[in-house]
Amino acid sequence: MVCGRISRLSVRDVRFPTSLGSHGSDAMQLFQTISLLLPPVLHLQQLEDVAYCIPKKTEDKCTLGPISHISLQTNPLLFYSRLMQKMDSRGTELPSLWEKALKLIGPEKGAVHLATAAILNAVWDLWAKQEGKPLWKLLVDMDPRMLLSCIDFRYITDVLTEEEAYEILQKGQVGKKEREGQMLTHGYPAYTTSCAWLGYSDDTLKQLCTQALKDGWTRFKVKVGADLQDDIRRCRLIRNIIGPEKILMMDANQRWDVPEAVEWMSSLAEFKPLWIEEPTSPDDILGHATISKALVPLGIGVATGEQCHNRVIFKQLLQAQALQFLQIDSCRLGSVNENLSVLLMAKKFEIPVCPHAGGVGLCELVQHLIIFDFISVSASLENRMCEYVDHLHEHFKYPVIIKNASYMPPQDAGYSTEMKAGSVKKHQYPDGEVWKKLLAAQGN
Ligand SMILES: C[C@H](O)[C@@H](O)[C@@H](O)[C@H](O)C(=O)O
Ligand SMILES: [Mg+2]
Repeated sequence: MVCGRISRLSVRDVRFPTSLGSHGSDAMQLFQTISLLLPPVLHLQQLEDVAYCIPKKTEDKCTLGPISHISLQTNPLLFYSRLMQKMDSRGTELPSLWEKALKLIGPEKGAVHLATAAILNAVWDLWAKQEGKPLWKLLVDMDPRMLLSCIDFRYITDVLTEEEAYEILQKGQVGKKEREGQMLTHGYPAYTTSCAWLGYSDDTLKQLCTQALKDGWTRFKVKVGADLQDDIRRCRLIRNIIGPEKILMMDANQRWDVPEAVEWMSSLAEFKPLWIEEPTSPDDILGHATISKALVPLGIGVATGEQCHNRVIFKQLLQAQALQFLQIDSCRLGSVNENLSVLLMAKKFEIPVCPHAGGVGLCELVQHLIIFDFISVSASLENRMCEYVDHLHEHFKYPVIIKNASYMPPQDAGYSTEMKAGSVKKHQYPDGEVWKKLLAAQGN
């Protein structure tokens, strides 16, 4: 039982100079420092009942707004809705988490949605910690009705009603124990993006792919989209190293217009990619559908999702048959709550979920969601795999465990969000030790 009142939350801006090694580089961000809005630290005061304060954003940090006694267990959706500045079920406007004006930066997208997701991720971490379970296990053990009470079905009932979601979860109860055992023994299959960031030299790419094969990796993702001749050379290099049987995906990070995407992928089809990721703008649902249809004869699927604002975009991508692989992101969507609705919609359309994890801490969080998905929702591993990037895990208290190119289910209680205090201190921007040195060297 989660007991206590969130008396305060503190936010930290932590950044890692990944651009120094071109880690995370892609066709849209050649030099990229990976930063993150860490899930805020929630400070609890013990109380007999659950009470959560709706923090009010002031100039530079969240301080407490009016205390609203919402029990997360008995009314998780109300808690979610209050954070999401929604009406309640009776249509009365709820006091918003954020200043009214901020409501215009949305709804359910952009900075406010990301910040709200961060707060909710922290609350789910707290909930799982207080139950003494890793988040995936908290969700797996949760009664279907309770899971549904965490989901906002607004705007998606034309494709997924609450009753349909309940039926999916009920079906997912069958064989759950065996699937949980399978995860604990074999883990969840992963693919690596860490061998072929766009800024890596051919030598680096060769060395990393060769080592990854030795480490048991069989699925690889390569960055494309900046220069076609470069792409042809690098994709040929990788294909020659990994051989024709291993799985290769490509990621263009929204670089192309629709006709350009089809043309470009026709030139890369000889390397037999399983999917092209983010071939165009993540907002262009019909554009993805056009690309997807055009690539069918080439046997190339479309994957997208890492920058899709919310469940409504995913709904339309599914309705328009605009993707063959759906990539949820643990920090972009409205936390576990909104990811649950997307997992259930993907199951309804029988589209495999292959989560995005190409950012600091994203592997740590999303592994929980996809393990829950296999055990309780999709019950399938066919065409499914979770992204893995081999960067920055040393900064986390509960880093991912990869064995035989698979995510082993976390055993520590919580959502694996906690970063080591020393790492936060050193990488806090701009006054952490790492940034003081770098900024001084740049003459700032
Ligand atoms: C900016 C980031 O590193 C992206 O390149 C990364 O998330 C990438 O799209 C991925 O799929 O991992
Ligand atoms: Mg990507």
